[in-house]
Amino acid sequence: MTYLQKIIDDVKQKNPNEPEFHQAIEEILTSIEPVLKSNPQIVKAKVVERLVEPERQIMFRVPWVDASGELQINRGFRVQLNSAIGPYKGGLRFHPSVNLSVVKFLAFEQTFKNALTGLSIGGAKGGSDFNPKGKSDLEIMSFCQSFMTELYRHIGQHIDIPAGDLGVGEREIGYLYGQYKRISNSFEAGTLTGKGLSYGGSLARKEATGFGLLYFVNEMLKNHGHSIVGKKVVISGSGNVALYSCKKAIELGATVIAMSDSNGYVYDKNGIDFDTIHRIKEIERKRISEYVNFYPEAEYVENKRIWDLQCDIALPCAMQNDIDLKTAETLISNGCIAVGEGANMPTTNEAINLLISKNILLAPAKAANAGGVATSALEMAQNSSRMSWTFEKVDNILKDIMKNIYDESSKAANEYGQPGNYVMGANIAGFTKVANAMIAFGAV
Ligand SMILES: NC(=O)C1=CN([C@@H]2O[C@H](COP(=O)(O)OP(=O)(O)OC[C@H]3O[C@@H](n4cnc5c(N)ncnc54)[C@H](OP(=O)(O)O)[C@@H]3O)[C@@H](O)[C@H]2O)C=CC1
Ligand SMILES: O=C(O)CCC(=O)C(=O)O
Repeated sequence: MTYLQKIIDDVKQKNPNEPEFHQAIEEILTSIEPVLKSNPQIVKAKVVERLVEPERQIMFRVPWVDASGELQINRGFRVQLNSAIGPYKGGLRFHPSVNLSVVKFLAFEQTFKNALTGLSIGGAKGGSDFNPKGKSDLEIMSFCQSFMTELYRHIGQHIDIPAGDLGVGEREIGYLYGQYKRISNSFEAGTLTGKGLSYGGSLARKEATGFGLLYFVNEMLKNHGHSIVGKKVVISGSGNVALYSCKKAIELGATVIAMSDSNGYVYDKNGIDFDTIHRIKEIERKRISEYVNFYPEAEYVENKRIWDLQCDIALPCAMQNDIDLKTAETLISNGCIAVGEGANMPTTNEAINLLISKNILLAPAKAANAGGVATSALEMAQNSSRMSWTFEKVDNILKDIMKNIYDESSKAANEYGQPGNYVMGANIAGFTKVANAMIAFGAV
């Protein structure tokens, strides 16, 4: 048995019932074997064994009272996985599927993603199995306040800086920050990112993950002789990442023909209108099915897979494991040339291997969706200096960061003999940065 396989097996044995965490570990560890061969000091310092053991895992009770006056109890999590290159940083997810396995996989991914940004941020993730769907504003506020009443003692601008993720947007960050400020008795804006503009948020943070994804995908296409102009794009999800991916894809000249939510998808062969979908989803917080009321020629399809639609570019921007082996086969046979991962771990390991073996361009999440967390770090920089930068300034820095992430992933893939394999390139580039810092610190 190889050294890395033994580590994978040990993780599985020590952490049973954590399939998402196992999957994330297998994906990265199978990429870094050549790095270990040429860098025996990484093996000697037991960097990989240390990385698969989070520095700290916090689980807590979140009691709150619903609109009918009944006490509800949810479970809260924060996994502070690695702080080798900076304070822990990563979003909070509110969704019924959240459990320790999901939070650990997200924190593991986040660690290498944050390293790829070139900024000083370590990796963490958190959340709760609370389901925000159908809850009133008051219920959301009550839940957020209770969640922060425990979480506040574990975070801080130099310790751990949470932000949004699935189910957590600007509204939730407002309630969380309000409670943090109240309990800690300090206006420490740099403790949470994704804040509203009136109390320390950054222009372009809302757009950053989706815009960054398109900057990466566009760069990847250009480098392989393709143009995004006129390409047919399908996007899963219609939340923050999906919406701003749609906006930038259209701005760059592509046609977004379909988007989804967890109930179904809308298909508009003439191209989804961003302003309409934005109003329905972000402003009115309604379901995607409403779109056909504005564009009757569009179709709303329930309970069918969006990936059966023919597209040139697939952008999974919803949940993990959205693209499995069968879906990858469908995408390939439909002539898809590129997959850009807006969501975290949206492609299973079997599907990744198939896509790469068939030369489909694959922009991996930890590189391609890093624009969100990178802009969160820019928000922290603005908070420290008590300055607010213009949208253009933040967006230009974001573009540079995404170009740099692309270049570094590409360079690492070339260096290890797999040109065009951005999954391997991003894993190696992110891992190497974290490993070097861990070695510098000695046995900690
Ligand atoms: N926000 C950010 O800055 C970043 C987010 N990400 C990742 O991007 C992904 C999306 O996050 P974000 O946009 O913030 O989350 P949001 O909560 O804003 O949106 C999530 C979207 O996904 C949809 N969805 C959920 N489950 C499914 C499903 N089974 N099939 C189809 N659609 C589904 C939701 O629909 P419904 O309303 O029906 O639930 C909703 O439209 C996540 O994987 C997240 O980890 C990555 C980097 C940064
Ligand atoms: O902005 C952040 O700190 C976190 C973003 C995030 O959760 C992610 O990159 O998956």
